[in-house]
Amino acid sequence: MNGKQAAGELAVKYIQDGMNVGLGTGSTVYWTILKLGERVREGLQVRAVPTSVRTEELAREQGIPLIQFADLARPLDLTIDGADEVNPQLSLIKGGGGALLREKLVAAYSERFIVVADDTKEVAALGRFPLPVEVVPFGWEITSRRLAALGCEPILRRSDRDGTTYHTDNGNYILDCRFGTISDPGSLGRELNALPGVVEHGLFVGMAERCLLGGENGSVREIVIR
Ligand SMILES: O=C[C@H](O)[C@H](O)[C@H](O)COP(=O)(O)O
Repeated sequence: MNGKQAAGELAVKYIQDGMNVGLGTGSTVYWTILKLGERVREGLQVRAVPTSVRTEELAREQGIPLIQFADLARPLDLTIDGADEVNPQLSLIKGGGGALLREKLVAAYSERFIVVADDTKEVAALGRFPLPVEVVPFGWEITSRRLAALGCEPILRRSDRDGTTYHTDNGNYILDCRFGTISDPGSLGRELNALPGVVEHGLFVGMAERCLLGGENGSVREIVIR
């Protein structure tokens, strides 16, 4: 069992009967969804909010009951999601799979947010992974120049399939921004949020309470910060 599978599956132990849960996106939370599907078929009662079209399809295949995000009467009990980088304070870079906007909406409306990743995602400081920034297509070139002025090299994301411009589930573009070491993720996040044309960015600061990091040998280390 590899680190992604080990961490992804183990996180299901935090899901209890009757919970409403947020399901993240990516190759680690894939294992969470498969394991949750097993539990649901064994009788666990949950309702889930998916953070992407891909996750919605997988959750449906697994028979996991879904609820519309907009129909939630109160915050989700728990969200489980992956990350592209995790620092010791559990600040994250997310969005490598393009799902950062719905992921942030869902995580922000959750009582608890747990991250699953393999231990290659652990870093001393964020910034090795280019920061995904979701922007509106209108005038994206201008937004890109304004992002560059903050000290990065934005690159318009293209689809792996055919090389055309990548569109998010929300119809926006992604600029992958190489900032180098990000010493103050909170402050950079606020600068990005203040830029017209930026819909959301992949810095998740002060949101995760726990991270499950899987190793190659299938062991899982849990980091808790509150
Ligand atoms: O947009 C995608 C998400 O933020 C993913 O959770 C993140 O990219 C990590 O994905 P993976 O578990 O596949 O490495």
